Amino acid sequence: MSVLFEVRNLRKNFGGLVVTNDVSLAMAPGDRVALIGPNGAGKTTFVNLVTGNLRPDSGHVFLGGEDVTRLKAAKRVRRGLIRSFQVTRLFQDMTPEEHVALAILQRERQAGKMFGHYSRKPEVMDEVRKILDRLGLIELSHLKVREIAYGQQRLLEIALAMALSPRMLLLDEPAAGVPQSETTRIEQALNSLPPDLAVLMIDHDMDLVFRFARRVVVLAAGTVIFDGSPKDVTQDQRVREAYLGNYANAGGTA
Ligand SMILES: Nc1ncnc2c1ncn2[C@@H]1O[C@H](COP(=O)(O)OP(=O)(O)OP(=O)(O)O)[C@@H](O)[C@H]1O
Repeated sequence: MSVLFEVRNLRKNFGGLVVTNDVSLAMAPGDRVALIGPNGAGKTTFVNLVTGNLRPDSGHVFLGGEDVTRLKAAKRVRRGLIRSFQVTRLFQDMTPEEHVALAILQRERQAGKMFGHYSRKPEVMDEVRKILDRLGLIELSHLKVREIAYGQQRLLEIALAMALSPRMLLLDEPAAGVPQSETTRIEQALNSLPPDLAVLMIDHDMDLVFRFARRVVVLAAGTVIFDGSPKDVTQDQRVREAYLGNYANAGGTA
């Protein structure tokens, strides 16, 4: 496979606790991978190490063949290593259109001087519309964030990540907290992401994971205990013991 993103022998300790234990993982453009594991397995720590929000004790992170381990988070973003925003970072009184325009201008390093005038830049407006349309938010372009449903706010998080031109996208529980009636929209949005984008999704909802992912990586106590197909993961003895036993036996959300 042509490797786009790779972590090699990543390690992180907090005091005496090994939270990331020699983790290695490679992804190609277009990969759809789910990272799952019990609470406290080290999934969020792993994402923080990848994005540059935490420094590993040892090991390496590569994007497009470049070793980005020592780069700050903002520089990794410039290279296309993007994690989805959090709803808590949205501005309640700004519209989806303004949010996406601001993200595009940030990417283009014009946020400071251009923001008040973005609507006069046709190329920015075209891109804003395309992104909002892809995520099913176009009808809501001019509403304020506080006026739109929570599920739509989570879609806006993905829209903002898309505005930063990701090559590798990390999604942290994209459907968490979203009512059942709105999760279909999130799934449609995930399915409409560009085919060459590599996506790593963390989620606890196994139904969503199995519909989205073509490959599943299981983390337990900081160690990768499985890396393979969704079909095989439910049959794997170590995974059943560490995490999925209930799901495999009963069928349902772990
Ligand atoms: N800054 C920190 N200092 C000390 N210990 C930490 C720190 N961050 C996380 N931990 C510990 O590291 C372990 C892994 O935490 P992490 O949040 O990465 O797990 P997780 O798999 O994302 O869990 P969850 O599914 O509950 O979000 C936990 O035992 C946690 O208490």
